[in-house]
Amino acid sequence: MANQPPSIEVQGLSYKFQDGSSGLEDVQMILPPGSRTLLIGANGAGKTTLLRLVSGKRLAPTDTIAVGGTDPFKHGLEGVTYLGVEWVLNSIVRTDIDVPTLLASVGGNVYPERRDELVEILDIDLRWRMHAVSDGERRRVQLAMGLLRPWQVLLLDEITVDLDLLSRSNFLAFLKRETETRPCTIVYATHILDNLAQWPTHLVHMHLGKVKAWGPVEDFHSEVPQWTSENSRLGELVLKWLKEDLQTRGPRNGRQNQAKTYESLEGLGGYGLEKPS
Ligand SMILES: Nc1ncnc2c1ncn2[C@@H]1O[C@H](COP(=O)(O)OP(=O)(O)OP(=O)(O)O)[C@@H](O)[C@H]1O
Repeated sequence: MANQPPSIEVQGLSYKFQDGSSGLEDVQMILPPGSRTLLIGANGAGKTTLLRLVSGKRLAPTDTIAVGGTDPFKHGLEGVTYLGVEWVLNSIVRTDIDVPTLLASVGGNVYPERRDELVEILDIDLRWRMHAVSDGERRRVQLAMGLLRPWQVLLLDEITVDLDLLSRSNFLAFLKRETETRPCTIVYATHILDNLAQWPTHLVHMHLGKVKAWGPVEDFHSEVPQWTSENSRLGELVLKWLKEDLQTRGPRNGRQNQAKTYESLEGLGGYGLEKPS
């Protein structure tokens, strides 16, 4: 998939976790080459599960996922970058190490132009030592490391939460430029919609392990007939989806469930905790 932006095609994908519980159910979506997709859904909707399967980190049933026409699990991860929780928790970025060494360790000297561009965009101070930076500063270095090699598919599982508004805006603009200037495709799972109105080309709405809707952004415009700005239209659309999802699902811990849970704790002899009144 060298000179073509890859498409991401998922057809009839169901997935069960090791404990037998259902992770995904009959997921279907087709994201065209060069698209920038926002993956939307409440906590627990299945976004991370889906991204990990698409990245090839987990084995999906045969013939359910094709990235650039090939199965990402069978044919290796070349060109597919997944930045998620594991990436964020990597402990090396908390040690007493300097930024140039870290960037060199992921190919900074092979791609000096990309390295310098990312350092500028993410406003990274090359004198930082990683044990003595803030969470947001650390995140910026991590993003530069993760994005340095010119990926063809980027699967981004909300790791921009601690970026300040300007850094996040620069970062999103950089990603947009990437899809416009070289063959690559992005899927971004996020709950933060600030300044994202002009960013996505496609939306995917997940609920309880299923894809409820997917398609080009314009297809969803009619769902929010009144809005005050493009930003609020996206926000209102997502708020509408999440409210509908909550109504369908019901609260996770309705009063009945709470009573059952506390009863079962009492049966275990308790943990020395006060029972809530
Ligand atoms: N290893 C596992 N075994 C069993 N269930 C799991 C496992 N990992 C996740 N789940 C469950 O699968 C569901 C989907 O989880 P997932 O992490 O994909 O959600 P998400 O949409 O990414 O949520 P968030 O927005 O909170 O990151 C959740 O209900 C979660 O509890």
